[in-house]
Amino acid sequence: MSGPGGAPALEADGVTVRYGDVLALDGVTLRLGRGTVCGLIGMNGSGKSTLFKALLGMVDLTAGTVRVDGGTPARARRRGAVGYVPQTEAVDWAFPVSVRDVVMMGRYGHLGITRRPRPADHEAVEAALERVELTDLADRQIGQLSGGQRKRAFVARGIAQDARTMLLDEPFAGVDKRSEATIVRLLRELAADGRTVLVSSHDLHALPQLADEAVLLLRRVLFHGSVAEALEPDNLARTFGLDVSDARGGEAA
Ligand SMILES: Nc1ncnc2c1ncn2[C@@H]1O[C@H](COP(=O)(O)OP(=O)(O)OP(=O)(O)O)[C@@H](O)[C@H]1O
Repeated sequence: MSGPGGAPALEADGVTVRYGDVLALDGVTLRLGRGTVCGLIGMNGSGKSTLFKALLGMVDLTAGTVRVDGGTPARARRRGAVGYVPQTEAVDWAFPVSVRDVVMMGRYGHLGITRRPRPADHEAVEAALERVELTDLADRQIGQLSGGQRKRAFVARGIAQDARTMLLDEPFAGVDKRSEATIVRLLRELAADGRTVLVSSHDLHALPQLADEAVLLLRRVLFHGSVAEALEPDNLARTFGLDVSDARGGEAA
């Protein structure tokens, strides 16, 4: 489960993030090993995107620490060790780049001193496009793809990057069945290859086929364990903000 030197692939310790008055994360502690797909489940506003930003070093932590691949998030990003598929809303789809250009961005950490792509970089990009079944659309401007195709383009970027850790924020939102099945298959392949995949969703139906483990988030980690246990009614009630104290005879939920 651990990487070189025994360090977990992803490690958050007491991570707290405040945006002014809003407490987005409250002491999140989480460890993920290698070769696993972990589903990150929480309702809108529960802090899923903020946790990704914390793991990527893209937000100031009010408290706590994050380690990716045994180092800081900035170091992991510089080394291309962490791939990120952002939420659809977080991307400027009008940006004048082709699908192939987006996938090539995954190679930036691999480029030599000239910063010019070499044959191996082009080969990695074409192979990644093929794996997500977007070869035919590779020359299209990124905004001219459907929702599912856009997600697949960003998954291809992570594959081309050869990232050891992949973070995906709501990859199934607005995605058709074919794209969903392709993404699930690819993420399972990445985990089988020893990579660590953390994938957020507020939708639970894909979870059993997709994930080996699940984290339930509501500003803090309510549960981390098997998918089957995560889907138990009590856990879901707590995650989605329902008060189950009555059902438990007054015990605090
Ligand atoms: N830049 C920001 N400034 C102020 N508040 C923010 C900012 N970003 C997020 N928040 C707030 O922090 C909380 C957590 O937001 P976050 O985007 O992490 O949730 P989420 O679980 O990803 O939600 P969703 O499922 O809707 O994407 C929310 O209350 C949100 O309104």
